[in-house]
Amino acid sequence: MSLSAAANNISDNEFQNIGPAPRPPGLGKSSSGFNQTQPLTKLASQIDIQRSMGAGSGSQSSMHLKKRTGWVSYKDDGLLSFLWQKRYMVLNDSYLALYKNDKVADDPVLQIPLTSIVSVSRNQLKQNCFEIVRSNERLSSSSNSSASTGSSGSGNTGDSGSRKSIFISPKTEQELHSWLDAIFAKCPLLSGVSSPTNFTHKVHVGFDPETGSFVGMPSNWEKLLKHSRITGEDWNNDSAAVIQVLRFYQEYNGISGNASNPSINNASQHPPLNAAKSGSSLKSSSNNIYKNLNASNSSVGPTGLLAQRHAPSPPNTKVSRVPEKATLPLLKTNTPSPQHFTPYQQQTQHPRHTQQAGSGHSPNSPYGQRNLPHANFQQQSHQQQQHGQQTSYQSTGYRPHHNNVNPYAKQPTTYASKSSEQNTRDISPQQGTAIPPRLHPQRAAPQPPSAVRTAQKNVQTSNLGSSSTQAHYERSEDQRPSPTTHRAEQQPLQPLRQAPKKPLTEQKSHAGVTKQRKPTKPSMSNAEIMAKLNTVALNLDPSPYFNMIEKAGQGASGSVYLAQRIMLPPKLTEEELDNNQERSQAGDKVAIKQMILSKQPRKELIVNEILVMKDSRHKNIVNFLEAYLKTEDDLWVVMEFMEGGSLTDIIENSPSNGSMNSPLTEPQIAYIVRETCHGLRFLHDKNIIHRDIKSDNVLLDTRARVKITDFGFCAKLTDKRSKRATMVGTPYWMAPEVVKQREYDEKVDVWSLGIMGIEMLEGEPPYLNEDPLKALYLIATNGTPKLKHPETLSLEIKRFLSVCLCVDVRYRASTEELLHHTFFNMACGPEDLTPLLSWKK
Ligand SMILES: Nc1ncnc2c1ncn2[C@@H]1O[C@H](COP(=O)(O)OP(=O)(O)OP(=O)(O)O)[C@@H](O)[C@H]1O
Repeated sequence: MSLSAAANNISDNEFQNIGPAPRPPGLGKSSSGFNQTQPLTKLASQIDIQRSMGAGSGSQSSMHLKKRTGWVSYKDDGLLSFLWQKRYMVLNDSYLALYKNDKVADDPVLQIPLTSIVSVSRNQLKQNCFEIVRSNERLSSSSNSSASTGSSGSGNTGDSGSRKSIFISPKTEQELHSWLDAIFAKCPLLSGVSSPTNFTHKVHVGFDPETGSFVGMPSNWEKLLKHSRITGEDWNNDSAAVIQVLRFYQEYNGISGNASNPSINNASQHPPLNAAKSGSSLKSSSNNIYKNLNASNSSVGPTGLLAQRHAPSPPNTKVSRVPEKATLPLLKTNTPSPQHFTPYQQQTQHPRHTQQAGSGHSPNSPYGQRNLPHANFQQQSHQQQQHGQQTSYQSTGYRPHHNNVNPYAKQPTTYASKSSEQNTRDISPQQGTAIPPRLHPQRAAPQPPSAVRTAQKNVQTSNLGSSSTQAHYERSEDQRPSPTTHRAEQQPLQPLRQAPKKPLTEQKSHAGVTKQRKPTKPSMSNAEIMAKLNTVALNLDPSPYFNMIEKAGQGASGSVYLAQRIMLPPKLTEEELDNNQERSQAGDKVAIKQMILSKQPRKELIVNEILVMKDSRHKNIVNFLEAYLKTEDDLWVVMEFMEGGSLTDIIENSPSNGSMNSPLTEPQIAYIVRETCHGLRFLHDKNIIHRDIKSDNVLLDTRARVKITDFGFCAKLTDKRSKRATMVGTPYWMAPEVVKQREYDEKVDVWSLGIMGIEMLEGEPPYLNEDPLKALYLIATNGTPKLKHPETLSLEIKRFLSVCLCVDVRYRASTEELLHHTFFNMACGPEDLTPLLSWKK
C-alpha cells in the first residue's frame, strides 16, 4: 500500500493533527539522562582539542620575558568568591602579584610566590579563564585583602586544606595564552614542562542554571546560544540536536572560522557584528540576516537572553559558580593555540554516538508495529506539549550522526568530510557548479492570519531546566564553530525568510574571522562562466526589442521588469525561433531580470538557473525565453511574465488574511499544491532537486497558472550521487534531514511543499517567528510540525500534509504518490483563484 493510500485509511478520530512525525526507526532509549549530583569529573563533557604547536615555542619566548603586566578579572575561592574583580596583574621572576591599579608601587592585594604554584589550567568559569592552584606547603603569599586570601574558601581540588585556587580571566584569548605561556615558563614547579603538543583538553559543556548560560562551549557557540531562544530546557531535552543546529547554522551562514581556536575566533575580539556591519554591502541591506544580528548584538548585552531570565544569586550567598555539567560531548579539533594544560592526555578516541546502531533496532522493522507515520500523533504531540519536548529524543534515543532514519543514506563519515567537502563539490546539473549556502536579504514575514497569534508568539517564555543533559559529539577542523551572529531581542519577527546567497568567503571576511576555513573554491572560473553564458545568451543589446513597462520585483541578484516585446530578436537558431514563437511573440508581455554580473557573488548560480530553466519546459515551470549579454557585465534574462506575482504576495494579500480564516481555502490550496507538485514531479523525473521550494518561488499568472521559479540551487542526482548533503534552502522550509546534515534526495522538496501548504493555511511557515537557530532546533527535534488549528481542517488536507511532512524519508510521499492523493480531489478550478489574483489590479 502506498503511503498516501495508507494515510487515507486513517479515521478522523485518530487524526486531528499532522504531527508529530513517527519516531526514527531503530533508535533505543537515550542514555543521556543527566544527574546533577554527579561529580564534575564524571559529568565532564569532553571537548578534545587537539592542538599542535611548535614544541616550547611559547615558553621559549616567554622565558626571555622579564616582567609581564596587564589588567585581568580575578576571583578567588574565598568569602567574596562570587565577585570578579578587576586587577592589575604583574608577573616577575619571583611573584605573581595582583594590584588594585596599575600603580604597582602600592601594596599588592595578592602576591603569590611562583614557587608555590603547583598547577595552572584553563577553566570554564568565565571566558578566557584559567585557574592557578597553589600549594599550602609552599604557600607564603602575602595578602592585604580578605578577598585575596581566600581564607574561608576551599580549594577546588578537593584537597582544600593544602591547596588554594584563584581564577584569572584576561580580556582576550590571546592575552590568556600569553599569560599562560609566561607563567609556565617562570614557575619552577611547572618548569620543564614546555608548551604541550598534541594534548587533549577536556572541558565541560553544559547549561548552568545559576547563570542561565551555556558553559564550556567555544565562546562563539555560547554567544549564539545566548541570543537564540534555545533554552536550557531545550539543551536538556536534546543537547545533541542543539549542537547539530549550531554546526548547521554556522556552516549555513558560511561563517565557519575556527571555533576551536578561540584566540583566532574570539568573539570578543571579532564580534559577529563585524559581519553585521559589513552586511551592508549586501544588496538588500535592510533585511539581511547580518543586519538583524548586528542589531541584536548591540541591543542585547553580554549577559544575553538566557542570563537575563535568571535572577542573580544574592551576593552573600555562597553559590557554587561551577555549573552543573553534562557528561560531555567529545569535540575533537585542532587548535594552534594553547587551551590548556592538565597536561598531556593523549588524544583519545571517543565514540561519536551515545549509542551504536545495534541498540536493539532492526532496520527491517523500523517502526515496529507503527508503520503508519501518524498512528501515534496525537498522543505524542500531546506529550510534547505537556513536557516541552521531553519525549522527543530522550524516548527515541536519538543519536547524532546516525543514519537509521534514512535507509538510503550512507553512514556519514564525519561532518567535515560531508558538509564542507560536499559544499564545495555540489554541482549544478550541467555545470559542475559549486553551490554555496544562500544568503539572501531577508524579507519581513507575511502578516499572519491573526495578529493575536503573532503577539502571542512574541511572548517567549523560558522554562529553563535546572540541569544539563549530555551529548556526545565530535568535531573536526571544518566543523568549528565560529563567531557568528546575534539577534535582536526586539526583532523576533524578522526571521530569515530567504535563503542566503552570500558566498562563504565573503561572509567570512565580514565575520571578522581572521583564519578562515578553506574557502569554497568556485567550480568555474570567470572565463568559464562567461563561456557558458555565451552559449545560452545572445551577445546583443536587447533594448530595441522591448518596451520596458515597470519594475515587477526585486531579487537578490537583480531587478525584474515587466516589458512588452516589440519584436523577436535576430540571431535565434531555428529551434529557438520555433520555441520562441510558440511561447512569446511581438506584443507579448515578458519578465526581464537584469543582473550586473560583476555584482554577483556566485555567477555560476545564475548560469545554473538559466540552464535548468532552459532545459525544463513544463506548464508548471516558469519558461525561459532568451537571455542577452548586453555587455560583458550586463545580463538580461527574459522569461514569461507571471502577472499574479508570487504565492507569498498572494497569501499576504488574500482577502481573508488577518481574519481567523486561512488566507486560502482548502480547494485553492489543493489546486496550487497540485500544480506545484506537477512541476516538481517533472523536475524529479529528471533527477533534479529544486531545494528551495517555498511560496516565494511559486508564481501565478492571471489565468491561475502556477509555476515554479528560482532554479539557482537545483541539484542533479546522478547514479553516482543519488544523495546530496549540501546545506541549501531556506531554514523554515528545510526538511529535518537537511538541517541534520544527513544525505538527502528529492524528497526534501516534498517536505518543503508541505511547509508551503502550511503557509497557505496559516499565513506563514512554522517557527517563522522564532530565531533562525531556534527554528532549526525545532525542525530537527519536533519532527512534523503541528498545525495551529487542526480542528478546522479537513481530514484530507491533514492526511496530505502528514505524508509530505513525514520525518522518515522512507515514509514521506514522492511527488508521484502525492499526485494520486485524494486531497487533490477537492481542488477548485482556476476561476476560483480569481479573488486571490485581484490584489494586483
Ligand atoms: N517571471 C516573472 N514574472 C513576474 N514577476 C516575476 C517573475 N520573476 C520574478 N518576478 C518578481 O520579481 C521578484 C524577484 O524575483 P527573483 O527571481 O529575482 O527573486 P529572488 O529569488 O528573490 O532573487 P534571486 O533569484 O535573484 O535570488 C519576485 O518576487 C517576483 O515578484
